[in-house]
Amino acid sequence: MNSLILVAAGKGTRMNAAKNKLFLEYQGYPLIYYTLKNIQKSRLLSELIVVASKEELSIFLPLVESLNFKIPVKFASGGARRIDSVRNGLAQVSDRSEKVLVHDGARPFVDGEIIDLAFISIDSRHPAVMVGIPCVDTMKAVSYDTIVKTLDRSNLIRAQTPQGAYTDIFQKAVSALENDSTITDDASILENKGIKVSVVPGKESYFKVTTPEDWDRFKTMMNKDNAFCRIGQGYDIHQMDESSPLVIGGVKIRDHHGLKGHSDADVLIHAIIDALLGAAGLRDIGYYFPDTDDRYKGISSLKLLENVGKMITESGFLIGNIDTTVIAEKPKLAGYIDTMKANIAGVLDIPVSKLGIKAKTNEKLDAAGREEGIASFASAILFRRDF
Ligand SMILES: Nc1ccn([C@@H]2O[C@H](COP(=O)(O)OP(=O)(O)OP(=O)(O)O)[C@@H](O)[C@H]2O)c(=O)n1
Ligand SMILES: C[C@](O)(CO)[C@H](O)COP(=O)(O)O
Repeated sequence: MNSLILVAAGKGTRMNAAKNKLFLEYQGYPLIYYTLKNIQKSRLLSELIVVASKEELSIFLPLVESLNFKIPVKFASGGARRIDSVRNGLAQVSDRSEKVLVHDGARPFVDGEIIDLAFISIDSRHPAVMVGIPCVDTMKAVSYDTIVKTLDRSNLIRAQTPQGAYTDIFQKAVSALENDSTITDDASILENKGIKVSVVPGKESYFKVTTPEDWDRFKTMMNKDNAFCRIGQGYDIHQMDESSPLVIGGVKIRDHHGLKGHSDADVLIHAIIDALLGAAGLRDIGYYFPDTDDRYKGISSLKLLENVGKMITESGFLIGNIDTTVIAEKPKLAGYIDTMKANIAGVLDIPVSKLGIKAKTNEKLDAAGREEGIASFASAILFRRDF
């Protein structure tokens, strides 16, 4: 049985972000999601132990659940240092485990091949392994800011993960470990016990996301698989509600009862929001503005759209154009369309010419045709800014 301990209980202090670096989001999913997804590509892995801090466990549980792993996934609590997290993870490894690897949650571009190669490389002649790459720069030993000597880089390797060994060997080495504060990886634990650790060739792409520059590098690498131009579509429908005012495209329409919703039920703007989010590869309106959240009760959907516009910009996109159709038997909307366009273009900070709004009846067919509700469709094109 092959086990992998995923250490994900750090604080990410060197990232200098408002939250743990593992929860920085790219296209609606946190960094750790991409690591987990890539781990799933291993064919030889039989169990995964995710080491997470107690306070963050509630974020990890649904995330792991959503990935639908085909192997058992267990959780362990994080420790103060990486080695303490490794120790806690090791305590959860199955009694039947033959080989164990440790991988950093902060190395998202791990792939199935390297995990499987690391497992295969552990054999009777090579009881422990570490993935690593040669040093490409000249390496200097320093004392404070002064060079002491130039090192022979042909003997130096940059340590990556996964790293591991036969489970019983690793367990013994970790149990025998004294309180050594200099230990920053798993190979050192084994080396210190005189166990031979073989190096498996890694890749630059297995880098650890540690600093803000690394986060930019992660996003650039993810973006390279993305097209220059992306399309999105959105749809929404709301039931009539006699007790509410009718708001469409940010315009309050008098003399007609409104629509039922948690926000102001602006069906046109909701369709636009989903088209934009979809085009940017983000999650849907309900994910970002759930109808269980009191902050959005009665809120103007223009406000939500303004936030979505910012998310689109932050994700590196420019709006090409948006086209929409509102399906309403009544009221007649033609006279309001210019104001709707001005409202929507205004919050998105785009020229009105980039926005199409058309209104149609449903020829008395279906729910919209029977005046039980009003529906909207929207399509959006986004262009990548950095192309
Ligand atoms: N007590 C700790 C410290 C680190 N890690 C994990 O070990 C991996 C590699 O550590 P590092 O990049 O140093 O992460 P952080 O400790 O979070 O970062 P920093 O040192 O900048 O605070 C990360 O996936 C991190 O979550 C852990 O599980 N438990
Ligand atoms: C294990 C490791 O990823 C190997 O490079 C690294 O040592 C852990 O993190 P840190 O940056 O050294 O704290």
